[in-house]
Amino acid sequence: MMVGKLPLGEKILLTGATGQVGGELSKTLKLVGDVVAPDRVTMDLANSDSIRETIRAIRPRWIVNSGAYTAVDKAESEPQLAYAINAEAVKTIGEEAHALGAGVIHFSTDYVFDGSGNEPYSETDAVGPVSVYGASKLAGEKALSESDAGNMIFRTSWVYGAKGKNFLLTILKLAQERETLKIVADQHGAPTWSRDLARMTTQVIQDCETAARDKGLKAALSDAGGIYHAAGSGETTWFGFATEAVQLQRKREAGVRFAAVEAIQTAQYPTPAKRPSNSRLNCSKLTERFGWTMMDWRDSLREVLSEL
Ligand SMILES: NC(=O)C1=CN([C@@H]2O[C@H](COP(=O)(O)OP(=O)(O)OC[C@H]3O[C@@H](n4cnc5c(N)ncnc54)[C@H](OP(=O)(O)O)[C@@H]3O)[C@@H](O)[C@H]2O)C=CC1
Ligand SMILES: Cc1cn([C@H]2C[C@H](O)[C@@H](COP(=O)(O)OP(=O)(O)O[C@H]3O[C@@H](C)C(=O)[C@@H](O)[C@H]3O)O2)c(=O)[nH]c1=O
Ligand SMILES: [Mg+2]
Repeated sequence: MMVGKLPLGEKILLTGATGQVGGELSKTLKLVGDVVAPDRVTMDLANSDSIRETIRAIRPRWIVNSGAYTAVDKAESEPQLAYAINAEAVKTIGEEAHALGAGVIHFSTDYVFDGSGNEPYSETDAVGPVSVYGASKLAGEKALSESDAGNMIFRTSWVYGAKGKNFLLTILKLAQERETLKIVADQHGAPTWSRDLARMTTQVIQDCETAARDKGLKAALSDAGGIYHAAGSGETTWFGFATEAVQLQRKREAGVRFAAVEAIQTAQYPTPAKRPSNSRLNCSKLTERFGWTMMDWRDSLREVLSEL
């Protein structure tokens, strides 16, 4: 048997495979076992019957839940749908996983915090979401933690990559359409590359499978399970991120005009949802437990830009 692979014939059920993180996971998880990624018609996260039926039909050893309701501003006016997908679906997944003895990997967000203070948040720090999205994600974390399923929750932040809907691609598009970009400079955090997160997740599953060989999956997960912060290393602001991206693109695409990037305060950029001003996550638990250090956001930014 290969190190860290799933036992023969066992499957990983991946939700959200068309998303940023799910798209990367569908590539990296294949190296570890058979991946089944039902589309959102087959497995609608807003519909608990379809979740139960799909899980019972597939009988996975792992459920990797990268599907979510991620429209932060829209969630303010659609709280029911946000909670259905980000909280109720996660509760259902936990119940079904427990019935099968499957492990669950779930993703959460820096937006579970209120953003007070200037220090990076640890896993044990008090939560206090200031948006519907953040509150719905926190409810999902709680539902899974209280379930009897073995689980791991990776709280990440500011996810981006070469594909999908994200801040980097929005900014690069706007930078070619406008004269100036005004970007908030008083929200602090770290951009996280979707591929780095997928690679980390895959390594963690491999580590658990190696441990499971001696003591079984349940015990391996009860040793390793719980919440881990997993955001890019280093820190910046949305303004710092946009500035670095535009500067690098200017060098890469000489001759193309890019907008000037101007720093503004959050109050000058009104949005339906409130965002935390401190989104910094302390990821040392991930490093200590799994030996994984997330890439510095500046290094991953260069890699992502080279793929565009
Ligand atoms: N994006 C970010 O900046 C951050 C994300 N996270 C968390 O990381 C995880 C992955 O996020 P990310 O990859 O960026 O998200 P995306 O928005 O890129 O992808 C979300 C995925 O969920 C799917 N989905 C949405 N609604 C349903 C539904 N009703 N039924 C089935 N599938 C559905 C989407 O399908 P479709 O393509 O069909 O819409 C898509 O595949 C999430 O848990 C998110 O909360 C945490 C911190 C930051
Ligand atoms: C486009 C734009 C945004 N902004 C601000 C708004 C906001 O405060 C910040 C980032 O904008 P976004 O809409 O990309 O941010 P947002 O959708 O809130 O991003 C969040 O998504 C969810 C899913 C998460 O879990 C979080 O970690 C975080 O990544 O930049 C500007 O200041 N100027 C601009 O021109
Ligand atoms: Mg957004």
